[in-house]
Amino acid sequence: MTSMLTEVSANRSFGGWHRRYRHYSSVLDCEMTFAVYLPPAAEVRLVPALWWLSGLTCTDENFMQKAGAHGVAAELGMAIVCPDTSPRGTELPGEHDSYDFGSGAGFYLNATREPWNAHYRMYDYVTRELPALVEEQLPLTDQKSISGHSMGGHGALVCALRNPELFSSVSAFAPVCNPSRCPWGVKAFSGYLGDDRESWKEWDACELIRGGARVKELLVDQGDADNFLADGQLQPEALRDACEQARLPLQLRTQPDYDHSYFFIASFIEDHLRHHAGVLNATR
Ligand SMILES: N[C@@H](CCC(=O)N[C@@H](CS)C(=O)NCC(=O)O)C(=O)O
Repeated sequence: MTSMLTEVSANRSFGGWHRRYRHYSSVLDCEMTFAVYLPPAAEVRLVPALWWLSGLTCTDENFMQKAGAHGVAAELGMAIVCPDTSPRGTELPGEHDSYDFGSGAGFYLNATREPWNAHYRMYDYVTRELPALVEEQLPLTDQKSISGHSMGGHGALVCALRNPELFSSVSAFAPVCNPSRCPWGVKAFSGYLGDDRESWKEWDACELIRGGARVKELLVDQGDADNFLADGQLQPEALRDACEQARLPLQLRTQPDYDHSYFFIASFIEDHLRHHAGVLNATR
């Protein structure tokens, strides 16, 4: 049965609409909220969408309120869809105890370990269930690009690498590049997937690329004053090495003095939107 979208709020923005919706997710077995920016063009035709996956501690609201993306999306005739970062309203043991695991930290994978596997299936949610819902009930074509930040930057890479036919283009801001080898990733993968590191490979962008997964190209921005870069959480050099070995075209741009915040994202989001719009228009 198709779940219906219930509108929670609507704000006029750059001639289009920022709208938030609630719905029951059968994949996650809970109520979820997401946001969509619909450009003015969506009032007269179906438009393609950029899917944005946010990072740790975020909801659908961070990008919509802080990235400053609506004006360019309005000009380009491109929608933006922001899912939440984890299932909500579930009360699993320890789920809300830390910022980097459980609520707000779903890592866009399908958990296999109990009790997480009953709800934490964010990969299926963002690649299958939610696209089907919004493409049926909102003025969107099935053309999609994907981007994200940090945990969500990694989610975007994995979703595109596993589904090159689904996403026309992919980019990322300060992605967690090699989660099997950084503290955030090891904690999340141990908890959601268990200790068998073989099973981690299908959820790790660098491992997927080493294993032969392909997309046409990757665009990645990384600030060099990012504290999580210094902490070893992000490891863009691992992505560069994997792409070099696989001969996968990677545009990895180091942005001097930029940190991990939404000031960094807001500074470069226009480039990313124009990049995705160029690919989506070329494949229309
Ligand atoms: N140490 C931070 C880590 C969380 C963080 O930096 N989250 C990034 C993504 S990894 C973010 O986008 N935060 C929300 C925001 O800046 O609006 C915390 O405790 O909240």
